[in-house]
Amino acid sequence: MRRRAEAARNQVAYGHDSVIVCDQVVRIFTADRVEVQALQGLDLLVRKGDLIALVGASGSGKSTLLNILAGLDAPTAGAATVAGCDLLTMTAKERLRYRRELVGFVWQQTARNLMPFLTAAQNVALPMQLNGERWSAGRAKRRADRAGELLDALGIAHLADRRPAQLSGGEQQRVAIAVAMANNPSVVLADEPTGELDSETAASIFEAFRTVNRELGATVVIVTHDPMVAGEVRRTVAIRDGRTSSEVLRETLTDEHGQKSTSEREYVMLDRTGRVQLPREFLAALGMEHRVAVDLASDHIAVRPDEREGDA
Ligand SMILES: Nc1ncnc2c1ncn2[C@@H]1O[C@H](COP(=O)(O)OP(=O)(O)OP(=O)(O)O)[C@@H](O)[C@H]1O
Repeated sequence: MRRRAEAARNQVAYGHDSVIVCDQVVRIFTADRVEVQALQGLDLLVRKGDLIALVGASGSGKSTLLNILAGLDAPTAGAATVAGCDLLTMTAKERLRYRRELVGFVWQQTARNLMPFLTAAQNVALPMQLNGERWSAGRAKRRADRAGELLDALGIAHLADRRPAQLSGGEQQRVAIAVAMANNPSVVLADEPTGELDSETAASIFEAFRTVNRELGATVVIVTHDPMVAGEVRRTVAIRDGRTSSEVLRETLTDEHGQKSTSEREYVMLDRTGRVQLPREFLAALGMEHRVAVDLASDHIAVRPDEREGDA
């Protein structure tokens, strides 16, 4: 008993070093008396300073997850925390503060990101104004200065006085990224931010997210259908049927001649109960179904077709 208690004490909490922790998150929607399990026990850890892409087929649960992380929706079960805030137990007041100060969003529809009657600089200053501080000339100047710095960091300082209708789609999204960063949030969430852009403009938006990540220190999560994303981020997490199913990690290596190359490795997820979801094409290639033989070797675990298939 004593040993078990000690082991429990020594066990490090799941996700203790992560800014986003999703532990067996479930979200069930009920429409016309039919239940849809949009998230079915999803696990995800994102470390501070990470920049990740979430990909997956239509209906796999990406937007549901993003809405939960944004504090716009709550899980049906499981645990989810962002920057130490518990997304299940937050009060309405805490939720409001969370959405204003701890997370920033960039949506696909530019109209959802920007106020049409305000200039780019005024759009960026607005979230700072909504923070509840009383007006003073000093505060107004600080806000205007920060808006200017953010627009400058994103390479659009010269567009500060234009209204959204006077900006291209890519410029509008860069302003939207500056708006998301206005209150210096820990996490920036983006839902299909390049969905309405051509590929060249989309590449410049990924570059803007990298700037925000690298220079302003925000952790960034981008939901995307864009196949180009593969070359743009270090970590791509795939969601399948409401769970994280696989991950691709990418690393840029420089050899002794200064030549750069990118190495890429795909991983499947191992959940906390020890379950893995093997790629369908691997299972089909070896005709594996129902039951597989599992053997422990010194440095790996072998999964083989069941040779006695048919006996049971
Ligand atoms: N409010 C809702 N009521 C009922 N079902 C919903 C609701 N929102 C999402 N769903 C269902 O939950 C599942 C996951 O939807 P979700 O929008 O998260 O997927 P997605 O991966 O973002 O898809 P897409 O890439 O097409 O946007 C789908 O089956 C969807 O129909």
